[in-house]
Amino acid sequence: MSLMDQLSRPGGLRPLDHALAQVLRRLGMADTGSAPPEPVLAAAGLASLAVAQGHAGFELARPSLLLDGPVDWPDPRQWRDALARSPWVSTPAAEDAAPTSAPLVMEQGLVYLRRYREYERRLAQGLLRIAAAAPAGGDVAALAPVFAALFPAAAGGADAQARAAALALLRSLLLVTGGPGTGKTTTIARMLVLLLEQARAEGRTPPRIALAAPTGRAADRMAGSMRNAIARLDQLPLLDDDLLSELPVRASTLHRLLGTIPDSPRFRHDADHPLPFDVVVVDEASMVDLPLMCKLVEAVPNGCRLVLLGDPDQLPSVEAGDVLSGILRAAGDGQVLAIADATRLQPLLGDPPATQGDATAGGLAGHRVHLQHGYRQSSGLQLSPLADAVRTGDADAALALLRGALAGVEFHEGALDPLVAGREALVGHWRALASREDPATALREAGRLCLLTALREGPQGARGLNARIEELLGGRQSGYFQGRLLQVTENSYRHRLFNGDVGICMRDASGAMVAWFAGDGDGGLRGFHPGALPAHESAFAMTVHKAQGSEFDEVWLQLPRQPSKVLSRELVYTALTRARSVLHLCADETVLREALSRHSMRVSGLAARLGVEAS
Ligand SMILES: Nc1ncnc2c1ncn2[C@@H]1O[C@H](COP(=O)(O)OP(=O)(O)OP(=O)(O)O)[C@@H](O)[C@H]1O
Repeated sequence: MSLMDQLSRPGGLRPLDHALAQVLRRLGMADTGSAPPEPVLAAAGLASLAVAQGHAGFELARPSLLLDGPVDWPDPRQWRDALARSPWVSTPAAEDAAPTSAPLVMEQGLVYLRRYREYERRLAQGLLRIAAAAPAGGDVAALAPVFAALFPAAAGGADAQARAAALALLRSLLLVTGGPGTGKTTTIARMLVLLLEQARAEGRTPPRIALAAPTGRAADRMAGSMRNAIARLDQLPLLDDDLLSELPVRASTLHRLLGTIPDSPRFRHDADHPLPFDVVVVDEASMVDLPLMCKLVEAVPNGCRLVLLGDPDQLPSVEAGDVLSGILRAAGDGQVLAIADATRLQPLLGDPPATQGDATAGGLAGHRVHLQHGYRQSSGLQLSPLADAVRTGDADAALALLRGALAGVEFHEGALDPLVAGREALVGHWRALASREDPATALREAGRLCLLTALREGPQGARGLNARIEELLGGRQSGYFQGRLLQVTENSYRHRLFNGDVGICMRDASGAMVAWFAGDGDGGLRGFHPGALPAHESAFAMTVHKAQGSEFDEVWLQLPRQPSKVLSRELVYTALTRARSVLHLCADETVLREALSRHSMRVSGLAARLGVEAS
């Protein structure tokens, strides 16, 4: 059986991947009178499939990552040689060279669709450009009194939050990472106070600051956390009210920040029309995919600080990427300062532990601070020991905790149907949405509880569960029924609705059914005729991927009956950490163990482009 025939079996290339191979075949025939050889056509289909699976490209040595089932793969060396000879494959001589117009690019053992290789190259270039810039501001010592008020326990540098805020004075690019409740937003609020104070002391205009996150919900959450952090700052002595009033209390989606253009994937702000800000802070950076991160970084002007916040243990974005993990590998572990930075920051931090440098880091070494201490107190939910066991893949510890008595955590061991295990709580919650007084209240209430699944398809998948829930709610016949939750599944720049946005169907004052969505990070609501919406589906149950960036008081997580390569410790960790007060886990021991034994893996050349040596 030919390679293309093998790749055409169920579970192989998608129609879109085939279509790309066919285009190449036709172009080859038209151009040279003969079709490109099969390894080239297969590489085109696989590069396209790789993007759909969240990779930037595919590895010639490990194509089996993309497909289940046996395939007689070409010998990687012969495959590479065949691709190198093909006019349809560009093999750039230098890593930073723009490729020819060939649709495929082969580089460092990876085969990319040209567009994705370009995103990766441009992103790496942009990050290194920002990182290399010296930020505005001079004398650090002059900030000592304000710094001491912000971080009373900072002396000795053991306080990672203080280290992050101090390092922001020296860096144009800063990565602040940590799990839930480690104080990322608190740290940013204090860091911004420092930057405002520095500008004031030096007679400069206050920096223009933007806060943004990948989804509307994440932006709302970021703004809420920022307002809380500012309220706590208000209680500190020595801080001037004028300074606090300059702090931003709103956050927008990244799409809104960059300025969508109707019917175009381009943004109003780009390298030629950069963002009009001096500091851009982006939360939930793990959710940002490769194209969007590339466009963001290119729109950051010289002289502007970019601060990325994220949890490195969360799932990567649904779309092509694993961008944050590539960036973090290039930045090192963020545990201690470099000696030169510690010396410069001595007036603020005292004598913190310092290092010669993290040998595993690449070109962004010294640009990261990792926060480890969790501060969030929830009397009801004892999540951190479980989250730690899951994050580190310790299945024995996770199971022991689940079977013990963790406050707020309920383990429905072996349960395969959440609509049986949690029928009253779940269906009762969704039923009540329909009778809420207005869409804003209903949407807010909808965000209180969520049923999460690992998979989309199958008996424990989101799609099948949603169909059953619609039936239970009596809405099967009526389509868009009162209280139906919807989730958008594509980016529509025209509607300014994006993959993952959640809305609710409710009648307006005239009795017409309207789908209501949050207002693009600005706090209001927007109503759409349901028939005019971009692609969408029900959102009573949703995949963990789709719930990234959101939090719910109560989370129900249903794992599938059978092990699946989609399951990973990052997926389970991301799901658990969506819960604020109550977590219900429906899973079987074998599947949970299997999930915790696996890392979610994405193929990407970003870390190498940022100077990380292959290990
Ligand atoms: N240094 C600190 N001392 C005491 N409490 C703190 C400290 N830092 C943060 N907190 C508290 O911990 C909670 C979480 O803080 P914050 O919202 O800044 O964390 P986060 O990392 O941004 O959380 P998320 O995971 O939601 O993004 C808040 O209630 C905050 O007041």
